[in-house]
Amino acid sequence: MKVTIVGAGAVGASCAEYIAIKDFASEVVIIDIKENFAEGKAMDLMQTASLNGFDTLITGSTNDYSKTANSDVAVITSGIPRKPGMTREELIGINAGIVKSVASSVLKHSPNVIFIVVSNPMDTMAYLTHKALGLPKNRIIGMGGALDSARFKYRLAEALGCPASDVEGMVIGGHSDTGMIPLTRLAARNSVPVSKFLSEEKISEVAEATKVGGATLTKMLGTSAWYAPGAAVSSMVQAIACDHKKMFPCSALLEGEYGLDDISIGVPCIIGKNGIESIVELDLTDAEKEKLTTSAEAVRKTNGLLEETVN
Ligand SMILES: NC(=O)c1ccc[n+]([C@@H]2O[C@H](COP(=O)([O-])OP(=O)(O)OC[C@H]3O[C@@H](n4cnc5c(N)ncnc54)[C@H](O)[C@@H]3O)[C@@H](O)[C@H]2O)c1
Ligand SMILES: O=C(O)C[C@H](O)C(=O)O
Repeated sequence: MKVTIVGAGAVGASCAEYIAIKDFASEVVIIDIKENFAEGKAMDLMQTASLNGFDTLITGSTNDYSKTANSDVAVITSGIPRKPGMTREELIGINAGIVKSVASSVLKHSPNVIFIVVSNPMDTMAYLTHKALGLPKNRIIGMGGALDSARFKYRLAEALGCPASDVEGMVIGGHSDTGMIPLTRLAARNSVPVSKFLSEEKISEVAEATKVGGATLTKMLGTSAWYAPGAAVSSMVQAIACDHKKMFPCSALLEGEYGLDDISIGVPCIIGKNGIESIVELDLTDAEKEKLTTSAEAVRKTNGLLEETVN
């Protein structure tokens, strides 16, 4: 399995590191527009190989897409991250052009590639990639829900006073401060609903902290997070590489599922060697459906800005 990572910044490098440590890919190529940056990150990571015990070959390239040829998976992290006080949606003006151009450069050299789109505003960037490339919908996956669900489990574990491995929880909807929908009704500790252990008030505090998880870290770090994003992407790449058929909430192009059409938004997907192998349609309550409709309206509003930001 050959993986391209576009963008050698915080998320791209973290993603490369986790993929290498998990040791399931033969080759990772990191590519960046900044002279020698990807080469430097790749060399630094390769110098951890004997320490961390992996055999994955990591190389870097400054904008030479021929080096990415015949990649099975490409992760797009290029673009700018937000600063404290900003929303992800405010990044569209710069990131849309970058995502569109790097995605077509990757595809030229890797006609069978599966894309994982990370750059923000992620749901809109995934939608743009669909519109720009016209690939089958299984081959373009937006990463947001895997990260948001990990943050939900972190917050649940904190409230329950237990390890995160004891907790199940999923976040669907748009990857935005207001659009995320932590499915509190389905959250559980070892299959026991969390409402058995936590008050309604505590559960809604957990949900609110989850939704602003990215903004909270951005405020603390001065830029957005990278460890959990990198880990989330690497798990999705691994599910494709190993044909795990694992369920992750992903931003998928919907064609009628959940009553939505022509939009990429977070819903549970089965991820395997073909990318999105199927979309799982949950029986949502009326209140959850209403939240998903509102979240989709906000994503559509951002999608509507694409015409004026990218040609
Ligand atoms: N979807 C998610 O869950 C999630 C999580 C974290 C970050 N993000 C997003 O990922 C993006 C990257 O975040 P980061 O913290 O790694 O930022 P960063 O600034 O550390 O890295 C971005 C890299 O992209 C490179 N780049 C810019 N234009 C390029 C181009 N045309 N071709 C190749 N490389 C180019 C830059 O040189 C830089 O090295 C941001 O948009 C951020 O909002 C999304
Ligand atoms: O918060 C951000 O802007 C980055 C990313 O989307 C995240 O959730 O960490």
